[in-house]
Amino acid sequence: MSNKILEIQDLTVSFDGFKALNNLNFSMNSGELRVIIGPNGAGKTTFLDVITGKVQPTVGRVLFNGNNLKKTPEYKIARMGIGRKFQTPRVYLNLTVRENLNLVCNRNKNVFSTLFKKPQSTEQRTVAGLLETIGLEAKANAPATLLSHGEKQRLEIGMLVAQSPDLLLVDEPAAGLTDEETENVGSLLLALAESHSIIAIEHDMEFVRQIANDRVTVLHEGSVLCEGTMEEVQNDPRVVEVYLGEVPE
Ligand SMILES: Nc1ncnc2c1ncn2[C@@H]1O[C@H](COP(=O)(O)OP(=O)(O)OP(=O)(O)O)[C@@H](O)[C@H]1O
Repeated sequence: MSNKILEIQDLTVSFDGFKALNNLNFSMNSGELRVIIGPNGAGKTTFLDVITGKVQPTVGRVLFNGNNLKKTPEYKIARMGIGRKFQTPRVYLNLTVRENLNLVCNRNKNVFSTLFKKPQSTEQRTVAGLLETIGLEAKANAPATLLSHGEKQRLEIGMLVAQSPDLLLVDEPAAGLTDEETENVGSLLLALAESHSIIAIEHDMEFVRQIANDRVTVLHEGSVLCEGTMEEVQNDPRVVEVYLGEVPE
């Protein structure tokens, strides 16, 4: 058995004849934190949409832990262990941080026991552990609406992690964050990377430098332009060219 968590083979996605992804090949090992960058329109979001089953390949295939995801509905792919964090946080604003986490931690229990029984101490420990991981212990009892944008991002990442995904997909987690929050979210992803496989799509190069300890993949016009360490990628003339000087030194 290979330890490839994800393999994408000859993938093309056409929208009315326009190839958002064009014969793309990609693979990553279990346990990797892979950062994907690329200029606007490179196909990054479509790439995540295909992995989660939101969009079907026109040609090619996506293998998750060796299983072809062809025609598998989104909810089943999520159950198979792929969790996605969207750009805008999707937390319950009128619930507290702890209640938001409790909801996902209890999702697999039956409704009756969730409503009428006190949580078991092991469940409480899970929520406590998550609160610590995402650095929101002090705000556990605050309604999520009072959190900053960055704190909401961290809460949502915690809610995803509570579902123990094998592969975590995060779409521009640093978008719209202050420098301090960007660093907090980066540290959180690095901590999670010790026990999860993660794909992060990102525009903010400062953030990419913080989290890109493993390989970086550059997408351009729906294909993989190059792959390597952040340093290799940044110094690749093809990358500099497609970003037209956008990549800061
Ligand atoms: N449903 C769709 N119908 C038609 N064209 C689409 C559709 N979804 C995406 N595209 C096109 O496919 C290309 C890739 O889009 P995608 O959103 O995947 O790029 P991206 O790298 O995520 O861009 P950005 O960085 O701007 O978010 C774009 O040219 C986009 O306009």
